[in-house]
Amino acid sequence: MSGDTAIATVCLSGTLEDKLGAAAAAGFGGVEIFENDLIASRRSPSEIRRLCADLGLTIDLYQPFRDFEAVPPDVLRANLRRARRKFDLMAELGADTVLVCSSVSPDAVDDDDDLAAEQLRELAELAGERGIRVAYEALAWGRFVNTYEHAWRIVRRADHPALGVCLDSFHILSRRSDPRAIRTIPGEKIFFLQLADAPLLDMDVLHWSRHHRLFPGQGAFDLAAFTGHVLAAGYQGPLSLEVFNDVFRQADPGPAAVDAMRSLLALRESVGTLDVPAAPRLDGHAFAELGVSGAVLADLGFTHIGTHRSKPVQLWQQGAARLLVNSAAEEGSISALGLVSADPRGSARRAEALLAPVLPREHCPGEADLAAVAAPDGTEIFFCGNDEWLRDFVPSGASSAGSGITGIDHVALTQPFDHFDEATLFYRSVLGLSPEAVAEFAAPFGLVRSRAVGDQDVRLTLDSALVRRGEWAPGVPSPQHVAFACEDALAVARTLRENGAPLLEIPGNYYDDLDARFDLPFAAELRENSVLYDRDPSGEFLHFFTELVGSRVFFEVVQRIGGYRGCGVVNTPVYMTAHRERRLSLA
Ligand SMILES: O=C(O)c1ccc(O)c(O)c1
Ligand SMILES: [Mg+2]
Repeated sequence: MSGDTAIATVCLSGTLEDKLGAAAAAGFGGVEIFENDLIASRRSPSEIRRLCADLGLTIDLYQPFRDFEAVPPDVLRANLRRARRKFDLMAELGADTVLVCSSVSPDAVDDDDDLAAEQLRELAELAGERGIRVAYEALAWGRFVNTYEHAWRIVRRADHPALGVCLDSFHILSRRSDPRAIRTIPGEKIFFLQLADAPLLDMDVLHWSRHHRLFPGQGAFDLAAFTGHVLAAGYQGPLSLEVFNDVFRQADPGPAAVDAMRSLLALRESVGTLDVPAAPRLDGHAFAELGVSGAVLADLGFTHIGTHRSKPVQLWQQGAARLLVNSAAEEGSISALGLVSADPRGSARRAEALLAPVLPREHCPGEADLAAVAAPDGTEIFFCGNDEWLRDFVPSGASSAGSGITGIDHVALTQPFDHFDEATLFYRSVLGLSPEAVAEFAAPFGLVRSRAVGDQDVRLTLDSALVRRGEWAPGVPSPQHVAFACEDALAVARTLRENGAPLLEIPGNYYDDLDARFDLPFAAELRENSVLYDRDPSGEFLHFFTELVGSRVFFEVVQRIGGYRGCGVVNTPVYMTAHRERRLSLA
């Protein structure tokens, strides 16, 4: 049934028991047992079979069986002997489908479809006698067979009821094969479907496959269209994840399996085989909650307009930008985000359906009952309707002119490097935000990967070191920031400097380079005010930064001109270096 879900044990970290336990706990119905996981296990195949049954898991596939077809007679004999042994094992395991991947062996004699078909037919005959099905998969780097069309031609030529194809989205989409022709394969000849996403990388396909696969929705492939073709062909088997990924291989298998399941739920929603409450429209940032001193916010032109009735929380506001200062929160960090939802309950229902942890409600009688969920890095996401939550704050009566900040433009949430892809999928699927392309750049303390998710009303940037940061680097964990919107960055920068706000100074070399690249009429003012600049076909961008105002947090002020869509990522190494130098000068 296409409602069934499965996951290959290779996706997860740990022993076979760890993997199976995590898959079952996340709600998977079946598994693909990877041979290496079985070989290394102390449990016999029949014990593994019992364990799976106890966990409510079916064993949907045993794999891989390599380098079988198109070989000389003596090699064929050895291969058939090897197959018999594995079929015995499968009988003990209770697995009825084996994956045979196309040969990469020098033993394969030549590109001879007739020979490959004849030998696979012999294998299928042996398998069929034991009630086993052979699913033939074209590896993208297979010696002679490396496209699904070719694998299907051979399977059709072999014409045996126990022989079909295994379609693996990675092998098909990495080679840019046209997946539409999948619709011409009879559904009952598609014996198995493996799903993996991936970032678009220009690299050797084997290395790409073995290290960089992702769960659907985390990469750049159109898995919804792909899966749609397979279902349209009449495929009846499970949707099974097969993701080789260096990070997932060492992640805690519990959360990794939940992340995997979330990817499948979102995929099933997008192909119309699962109903999930739709993502209500998000209309903007209601607030960001963080631990900073009120004095810094006053310097930035914010006013302390209210104090929470029952919690140690102050509300500071300027324009539509609202910050909650929580004296109980960890100093410096951004602990929560409030997003304006057209239907907060609906947002929460969707989040729950997509396995986001719902946070316990903590509110006193008469206070707003905001639904909230936890993002993968622990940031609390609150869904706010209208401004009813503001009534929980006793007004201070204070007001001030402000400095020209008009709202929150985006929030930059630094991710632990092993949560980056999970975070992308979370914000994409749970909140319905659109991910932009991944940018990577060399920052002073190592490579940084950055990805914006959102639209013009709600924008987040996810930044992450590519590998674990050394302890010597400042800001471990890396600082996060809130970026405010304004209409005239130069004017706001001038006002803030006059207020004595701790603005970050940008070195002259940056402006010399800017002068070389662009001939800007306001170049001198940028330099004078330490305002950075970017331009691309979507528009222009002016932005400046404060120094670190807590151990983990700083602010940015941005001005977008003409629909600029990005977040000035090109300038990130410059301000990161400036933050580093400022810290050294203070140390
Ligand atoms: O990388 C591999 O060898 C390999 C093995 C089995 C698969 O199903 C696959 O997609 C890749
Ligand atoms: Mg595969």
